Amino acid sequence: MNHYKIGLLGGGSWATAIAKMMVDAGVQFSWYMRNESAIEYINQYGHNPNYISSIEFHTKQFKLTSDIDTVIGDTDIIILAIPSVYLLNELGKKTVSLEKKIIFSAIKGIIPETGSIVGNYLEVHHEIHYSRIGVITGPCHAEEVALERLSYLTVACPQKKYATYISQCISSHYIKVKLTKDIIGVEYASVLKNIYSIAAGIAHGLGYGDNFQSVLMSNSIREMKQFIKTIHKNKRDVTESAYLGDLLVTGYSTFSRNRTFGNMIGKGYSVQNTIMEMNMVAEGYYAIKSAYKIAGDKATKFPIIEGMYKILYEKKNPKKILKKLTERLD
Ligand SMILES: NC(=O)c1ccc[n+]([C@@H]2O[C@H](COP(=O)([O-])OP(=O)(O)OC[C@H]3O[C@@H](n4cnc5c(N)ncnc54)[C@H](O)[C@@H]3O)[C@@H](O)[C@H]2O)c1
Ligand SMILES: O=P(O)(O)OC[C@H](O)CO
Repeated sequence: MNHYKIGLLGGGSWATAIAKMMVDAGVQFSWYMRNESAIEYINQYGHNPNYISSIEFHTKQFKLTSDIDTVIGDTDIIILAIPSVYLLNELGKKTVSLEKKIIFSAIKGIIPETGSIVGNYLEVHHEIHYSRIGVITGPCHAEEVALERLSYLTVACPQKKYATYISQCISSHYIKVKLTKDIIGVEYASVLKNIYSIAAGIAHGLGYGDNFQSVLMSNSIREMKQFIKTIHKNKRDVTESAYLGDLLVTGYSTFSRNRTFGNMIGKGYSVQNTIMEMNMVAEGYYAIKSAYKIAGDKATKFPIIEGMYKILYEKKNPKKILKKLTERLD
């Protein structure tokens, strides 16, 4: 079905899940991952040995390489599925330009070095025009993709033809796709929901129950709406699945890395120990710092973000901060 050549960057859970979606949609693509032994393993056995190993691949549909230049050089549309914390490091390995490419970010995190969302970073640092930037988002855990459980993704791009193309490349009997042009709204939502999910995890770790969790989630969606509005005023419906849906799946699912991270903090683990214990990345931790900075002197308007900053960056007592937060929620 290929019309544009697709390149996938990343070797973790989400890249592995996106690769499955594209294989199942009959797409041929190039795939970069840094780990050469994982590449050898996938080519030989048809499984990623480190992430979502239950996924079985028809390896004839992709060309795997640890040379990022080959993938960028040979393709038209690039899908980024590298955790935001490692993105600059990984893109730093390339010697070819991204300038003429169409780039879809499947990343849900802030780039710590720039404090920006990926879309802004691509525009400012790689001179990629806004109209050629896209986002793949929505409530979806890689683990459920592996099980082919029905999931709804949102593909955003100012140019509908690119969004439509990517949507065809990932759609199947278990993936449905909705399109939008609001790349800023959906990307910020995907970053912020991780912060609220950490809050949900901390509350759970401290012994708060489902009744409180529902109040926390109701307040989170309102806070998310306000936060995005201060950055980019636009008509948007936060009850859509890329907003509320992603907040709920991340706040409630036991698959969520961000919720797991928060849960461990609530149970008394240090940030350092929690990061070391997890083989996966909880991007909300980094998002909290940037969101707090972006909020600046308006931080008190966003009590959940403010509370998470105090716990994780000012090392304030989670129990006391959560108690204070309960006074601000309704
Ligand atoms: N996992 C999901 O269900 C899911 C769903 C939607 C979006 N996402 C997003 O996809 C992006 C990728 O997340 P993921 O779930 O694949 O991550 P992951 O935690 O599963 O994988 C971590 C990845 O980082 C790589 N890595 C580890 N240390 C590194 C280093 N020092 N330098 C470079 N790379 C390093 C690993 O090789 C691996 O590829 C994130 O932005 C995430 O928010 C994930
Ligand atoms: O596991 P989490 O918390 O990183 O969330 C993954 C996805 O973003 C859920 O849509």
